[in-house]
Amino acid sequence: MGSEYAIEAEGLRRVYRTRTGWLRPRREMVEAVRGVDLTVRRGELFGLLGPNGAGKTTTIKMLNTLLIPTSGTARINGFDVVRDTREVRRRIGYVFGGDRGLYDRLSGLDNLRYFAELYGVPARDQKRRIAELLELVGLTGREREPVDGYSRGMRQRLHIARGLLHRPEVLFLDEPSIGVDPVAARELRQTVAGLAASGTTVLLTTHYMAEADELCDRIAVIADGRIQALGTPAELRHRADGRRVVEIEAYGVPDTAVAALRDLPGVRETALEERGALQLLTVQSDAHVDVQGDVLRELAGIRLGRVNSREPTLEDAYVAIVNAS
Ligand SMILES: Nc1ncnc2c1ncn2[C@@H]1O[C@H](COP(=O)(O)OP(=O)(O)OP(=O)(O)O)[C@@H](O)[C@H]1O
Repeated sequence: MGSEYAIEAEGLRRVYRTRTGWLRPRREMVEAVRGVDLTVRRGELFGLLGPNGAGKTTTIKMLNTLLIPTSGTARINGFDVVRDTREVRRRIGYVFGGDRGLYDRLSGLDNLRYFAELYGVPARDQKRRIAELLELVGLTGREREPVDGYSRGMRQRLHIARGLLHRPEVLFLDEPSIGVDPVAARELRQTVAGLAASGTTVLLTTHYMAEADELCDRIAVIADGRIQALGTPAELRHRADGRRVVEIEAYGVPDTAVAALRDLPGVRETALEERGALQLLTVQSDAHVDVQGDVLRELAGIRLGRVNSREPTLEDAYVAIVNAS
């Protein structure tokens, strides 16, 4: 069955039914995904971004047949994820971030041999396929070492190789760079870009905006179970046109102060990010209003570090989209 799209979703919804409380258990419904429409072209590198609990993992799990949608439909290369589960599974790979799913005491090579067997890669193809993949993910020469000596970045690249053993046409990559150091993350990005260049469709979820900006052809921002914005990184960045950003390093900013900043004239968004003891306060304003003086007055008495005024980035556009949802 042919389709020009690798992934198509229409009105995709998922409701979880949970029990809460112990003494008097109550049934609760959580509508995790509330009607997602999406098309991803073949060979496209598509990013799914959103805050915690937005519904990204639930969406991916419906697309890769691990969860049945409550309503709506989805197709992978034309095959329906509910009716044609087997056809879909043959065509997809799933790689999730973190450390699970590898055998630590085995070498990288033996892990791949094991999974090749499990995924039914014909014996005569295994050797060549594994060598190709080790090359693709940059592990050639390290494949005989036990995985428990691998760095996180190496493990993650081995995960990707594992997910590609059966030559999937569509690869789901859920938070691949979580916990990976910046240098290894850069190598990982190169691997992912190489995959897409070789024709594999990639659906990537990430919390790292710079990663999405660099890699993705298009991005969907999902929040509260719905797609809030969809476009190329450049198109999304335009959402922050006409704005200016003041960035302030601070220690111990109370929520009340952040709320007060939001009410200042000209201020459009505020965001507070914890970086250990340090906090990074970001204030977006209309570009023609200089809010820095007012902001600093509002923060009087709070210990501050560097203050910096700059042009908005994709991350700022993302904050604006998520705050508006
Ligand atoms: N098995 C489950 N049972 C009940 N509720 C769930 C279940 N899985 C997820 N949820 C809820 O559904 C919503 C969406 O969760 P989901 O994991 O899809 O979000 P996410 O965007 O992947 O978040 P994160 O970035 O934190 O992984 C959240 O409110 C979450 O608490």
